[in-house]
Amino acid sequence: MKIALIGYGKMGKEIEKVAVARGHEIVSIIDVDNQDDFNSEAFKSADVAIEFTNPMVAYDNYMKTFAAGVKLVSGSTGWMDKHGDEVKELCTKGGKTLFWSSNFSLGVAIFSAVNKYLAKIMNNFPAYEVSMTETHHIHKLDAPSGTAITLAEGILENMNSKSKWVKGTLTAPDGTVSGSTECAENEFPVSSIREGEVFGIHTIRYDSEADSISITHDAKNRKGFALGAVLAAEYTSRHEGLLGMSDLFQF
Ligand SMILES: NC(=O)C1=CN([C@@H]2O[C@H](COP(=O)(O)OP(=O)(O)OC[C@H]3O[C@@H](n4cnc5c(N)ncnc54)[C@H](OP(=O)(O)O)[C@@H]3O)[C@@H](O)[C@H]2O)C=CC1
Ligand SMILES: O=C(O)C1=N[C@H](C(=O)O)C[C@H](O)C1
Repeated sequence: MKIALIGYGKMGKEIEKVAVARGHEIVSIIDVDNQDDFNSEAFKSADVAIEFTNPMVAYDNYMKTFAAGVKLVSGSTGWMDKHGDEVKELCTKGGKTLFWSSNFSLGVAIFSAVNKYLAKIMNNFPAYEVSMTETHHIHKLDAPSGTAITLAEGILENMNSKSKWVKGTLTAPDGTVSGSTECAENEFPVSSIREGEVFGIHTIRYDSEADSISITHDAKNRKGFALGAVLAAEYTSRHEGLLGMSDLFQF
């Protein structure tokens, strides 16, 4: 399969290794300095483009990729608030194809299913209060992480007593803590920690006066994200519309 990469940073480079190892050909690499390549024959020849950039430029890259008639897989986070509805409509009604996930790893897909199941169980045990903490490397531009937002949505879908997640505390790389975990009864806090080169840790905690239950996913490297993105690209080459992890892994 012919793959174009948009964004050649930490994830772009990891995806290139996995894609080549699986026998795919990288036909174009678009970074900040060669934006004209969206119009190149090489880019247009790709079966799928894989985009991992940042919250500010992802939407623009989607529009350029759609205009070039190329199907897209993207893991960029932090753009949904502003452009989510429009992008979804382009794919459900406008004939464009996007496979998006806040987290492409198999481990997080499993963790997400456990999270939903646990939230459902906890409906019967109101003595436990739910909260979430995510920890990532100091270069990360968005907080909370896209994965934390997806997991929080999974809790809201399954827990009757909660109707909203709110930003909790943010611990900056220098250890400074801002914000608060105080919230209304129908809300729960999602806190963020930025430290070192952490690949991504997500913990969901249920606390009572007597004890606490917590579940954690801890990424050991970026290989799981990259493999998931390439598997998604293989799937996307054969499918159309708005695609996501529930198409790739069923639980
Ligand atoms: N869904 C998932 O499984 C995962 C998602 N992510 C998300 O993916 C995104 C990228 O992560 P990561 O690779 O670690 O970040 P990096 O900062 O390492 O890489 C992003 C790259 O995109 C480049 N870039 C910036 N603007 C453009 C543009 N307009 N067009 C093309 N390339 C551009 C950057 O160049 P320069 O440095 O010169 O600005 C950089 O090389 C983030 O949003 C992150 O949250 C990350 C891991 C897993
Ligand atoms: O920026 C990262 O590194 C990551 N971003 C994604 C997110 O925002 O959830 C996925 C993963 O946690 C790594």
